Amino acid sequence: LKTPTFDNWQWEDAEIMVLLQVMYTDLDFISTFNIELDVMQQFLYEVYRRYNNIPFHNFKHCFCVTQMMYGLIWLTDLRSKMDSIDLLIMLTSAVCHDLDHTGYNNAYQINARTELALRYNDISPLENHHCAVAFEILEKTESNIFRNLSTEQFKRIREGIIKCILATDMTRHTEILNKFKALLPVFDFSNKDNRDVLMMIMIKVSDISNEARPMDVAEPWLDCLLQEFFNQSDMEKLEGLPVTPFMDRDKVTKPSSQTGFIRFVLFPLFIELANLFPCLEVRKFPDENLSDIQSLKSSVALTYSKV
Ligand SMILES: Nc1nc2c(ncn2[C@@H]2O[C@@H]3COP(=O)(O)O[C@H]3[C@H]2O)c(=O)[nH]1
Ligand SMILES: [Zn+2]
Repeated sequence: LKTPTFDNWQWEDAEIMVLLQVMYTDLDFISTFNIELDVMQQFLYEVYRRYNNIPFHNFKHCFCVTQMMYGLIWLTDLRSKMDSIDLLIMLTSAVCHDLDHTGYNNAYQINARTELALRYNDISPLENHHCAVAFEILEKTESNIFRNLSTEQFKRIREGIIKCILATDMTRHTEILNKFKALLPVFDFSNKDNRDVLMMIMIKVSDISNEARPMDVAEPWLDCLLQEFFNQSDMEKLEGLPVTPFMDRDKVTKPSSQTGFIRFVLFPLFIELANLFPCLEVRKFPDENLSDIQSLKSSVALTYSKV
């Protein structure tokens, strides 16, 4: 469970809920924060219920992101560098980060003027919603895993979870990565602002880490992602909305969707985390000729430009 080679496809959702509980137990959260087992289970069940049955942004994705976060915490020996509350924030943010995702991204929400876009004024509508649903679950005493914490501790956890979940909006990718790069030469674990940026980077890494897994685990995830992408672009065509290019079934192939993403999004992000933690081995991406790189660059720039 602590390694990036873990295969999620072998486990049923009920078993996955147990695995999530194991992570909370194993990181000593249950004892440190006095979490009752029935509350822990009720929380995980509510989380499970509030992920939708959609191809990619479902409960299994929530698990994979959380499992990667959990693995990274162990691999980087983060327990010796950060306090338990920060780690609790990171794990819980991963668990909650895509709650009630509908399968249509922010660009769609904004273009289709959905309820979420209206409510959040086009500002990270999905991520704001995931986070609001998380705190709806935590509002109920029977599923509030933080109920035995002080008001001050709850406040700090809430602030941290909001920061982490909002950081998963990919339109903020470059902003957050640049912040982290600037801190790296003088990174200081005792500085809260530094730790906050690291926490945002860790959830981002975990969120896009499928391609860092073994081929037989990663490959089915790509099928799920493309199925969700194609559903969205089909809907955009049907409704006469702008079609998101990297979701268009007439334009995208499996390799074309992955090469640019790995080279220009995943790799540059992972390499910076490995700069802080040299124990993380990120193998160098093979060189390609310049014209390929130029065209890949422009397609990736398109992908993550603001709507
Ligand atoms: N092409 C591609 N995009 C990915 C992959 N993993 C994550 N992403 C993108 O990264 C985004 C992270 O935030 P979202 O969950 O909104 O949507 C995700 C996808 O758009 C992948 O393996 N390939
Ligand atoms: Zn996600």
